[in-house]
Amino acid sequence: MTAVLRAQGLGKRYKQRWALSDCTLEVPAGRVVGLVGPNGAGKSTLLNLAAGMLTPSEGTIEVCGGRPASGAAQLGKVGFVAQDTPVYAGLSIEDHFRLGARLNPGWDDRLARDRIRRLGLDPAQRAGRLSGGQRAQLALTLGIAKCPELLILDEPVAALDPLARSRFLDDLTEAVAELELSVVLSSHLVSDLERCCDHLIVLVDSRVQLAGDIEELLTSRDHVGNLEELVLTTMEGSR
Ligand SMILES: Nc1ncnc2c1ncn2[C@@H]1O[C@H](COP(=O)(O)OP(=O)(O)OP(=O)(O)O)[C@@H](O)[C@H]1O
Repeated sequence: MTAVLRAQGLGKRYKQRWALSDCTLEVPAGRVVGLVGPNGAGKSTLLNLAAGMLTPSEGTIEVCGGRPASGAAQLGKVGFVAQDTPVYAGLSIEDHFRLGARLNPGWDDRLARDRIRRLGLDPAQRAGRLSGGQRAQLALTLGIAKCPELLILDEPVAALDPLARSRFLDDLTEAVAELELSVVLSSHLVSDLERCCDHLIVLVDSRVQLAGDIEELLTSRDHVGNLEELVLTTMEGSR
């Protein structure tokens, strides 16, 4: 199995508190992985470790065969859209695309422009003047147009309206099929995960409680009817 993410005894501590502990995971390539768990469970911590924005306090993590953010080639393999969807307020959408093309060898300019056109956004608009949801759409567009091997999305649809959310999930499914992309995304919306994910990780109290292919997880627990029930019983059972 080719793993797109491999963690061994991974942990992150802030002073006395462990935000993530003893995390051992292997995520197969080519999947859309849903990461779910209560507030403060450690989801953003795990995603930031995978993106190389944080360094482990213990254990190891390998992403697309290398240490996160360990060099230009490694950075090119991973797209990361953080929870606060960071963009440059003073730059226009167009400026962001120029920057994206300059910084990313695999940049797909047409994909980026088509997506922004479909969303009805003006490329001359400054990012600082976009609404929260529009800013999230710009950040997501930058992540997808980079054409990474692995796209990491921290609550990507939280700021989007229901229609935009639905279209984004369709775009993601399409991009996964066309670009042979692997995706790890966190969300509190289990129905969204059910729609686009084929692999699941449940984190509770800084620990991985469940991980695996959704179909297999559901068949191995024949008293559990659907993903929502599986997530809720796992979260309740871990408390
Ligand atoms: N910079 C930091 N300094 C100290 N503690 C932190 C820091 N970032 C996160 N934590 C703590 O680590 C734990 C895990 O936080 P994390 O943001 O990873 O959770 P989460 O599962 O993403 O939560 P949410 O669903 O609310 O976004 C929390 O208890 C949080 O308070």
